[in-house]
Amino acid sequence: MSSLETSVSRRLQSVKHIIIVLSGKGGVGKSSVSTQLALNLYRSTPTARVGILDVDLTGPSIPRMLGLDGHGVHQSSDGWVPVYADGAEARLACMSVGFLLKKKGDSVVWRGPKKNGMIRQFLSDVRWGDLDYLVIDTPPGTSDEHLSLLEHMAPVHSRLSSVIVTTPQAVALMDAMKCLSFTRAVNLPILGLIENMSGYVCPCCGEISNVFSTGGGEEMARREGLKFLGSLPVDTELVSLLDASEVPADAPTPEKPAESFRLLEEYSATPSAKLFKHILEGVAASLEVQQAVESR
Ligand SMILES: Nc1ncnc2c1ncn2[C@@H]1O[C@H](COP(=O)(O)OP(=O)(O)OP(=O)(O)O)[C@@H](O)[C@H]1O
Ligand code: SF4
Repeated sequence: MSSLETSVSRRLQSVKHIIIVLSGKGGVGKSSVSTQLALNLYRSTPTARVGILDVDLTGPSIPRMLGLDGHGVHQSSDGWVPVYADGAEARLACMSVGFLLKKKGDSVVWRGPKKNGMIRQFLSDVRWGDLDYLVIDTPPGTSDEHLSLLEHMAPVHSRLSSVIVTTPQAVALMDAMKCLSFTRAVNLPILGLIENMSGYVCPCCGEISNVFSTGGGEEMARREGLKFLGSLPVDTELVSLLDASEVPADAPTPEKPAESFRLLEEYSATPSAKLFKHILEGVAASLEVQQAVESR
């Protein structure tokens, strides 16, 4: 084993499941689905420990969605300490390139080798500790970042799986098909497909109307023999939580952790939270099947 593989194995040895979230097209809601998946897994039991790693290097949005914008990474003698979105409870850990940027809105303009180096560092240096789930938010498409990620995680391949996010429109579905062929080419198990922005939740009465086409993701899943995990409509209550960035006055430290809990406190009242319960059941069922196959 190379020294990198040894470090990745050591860092991820106590992580039970690693779920990579993919989308063919940009802007279909991959980061919001990653955030909701992490949040729902975190809430699935009072002791669940969850990590979320944002490797969308050029557009890191997980810190903003978790209300952690403005936080920095704490370097300990044993590697990078993630930022905890639930403060002192320390069960919802987050790491993102967004924590390394000098100020909010700065962009990362890096060539391939530097991006690859960052991914290596995320996988080999972050002190995740024991985790039940690590959710990884990736850039749209299937780029060098995806290949680096999978290559470096080869020692833990048996614990990897993926979720594909698409919107119902034909262009997004075509790109989701490319994503699917990528997962097949690299032998990455797929837990299922989620159709995001499928219909619109009326903020007045809660009724879901199908303003644009819907059902394209479900149809693709059926055709390709994938599990359809469920649909999520355009939800204005969710956006107001995800897009409301709360910048804390002081950067947190392990002794004085993050204290912006708005998403954690208010998410369960959104229409998306109710619909995500069904998606989570599907994810849990697929993980069980995957585990049974692996243990044969
Ligand atoms: N179901 C939804 N209802 C309403 N708004 C949503 C929904 N899903 C995502 N959004 C919003 O759409 C925007 C894009 O979502 P998000 O950043 O999750 O997409 P992405 O696929 O990760 O984008 P990128 O290509 O930049 O990685 C965000 O403002 C997000 O809050
Ligand atoms: S009934 Fe129709 S128009 Fe009236 S609030 Fe609900 S969705 Fe909007």
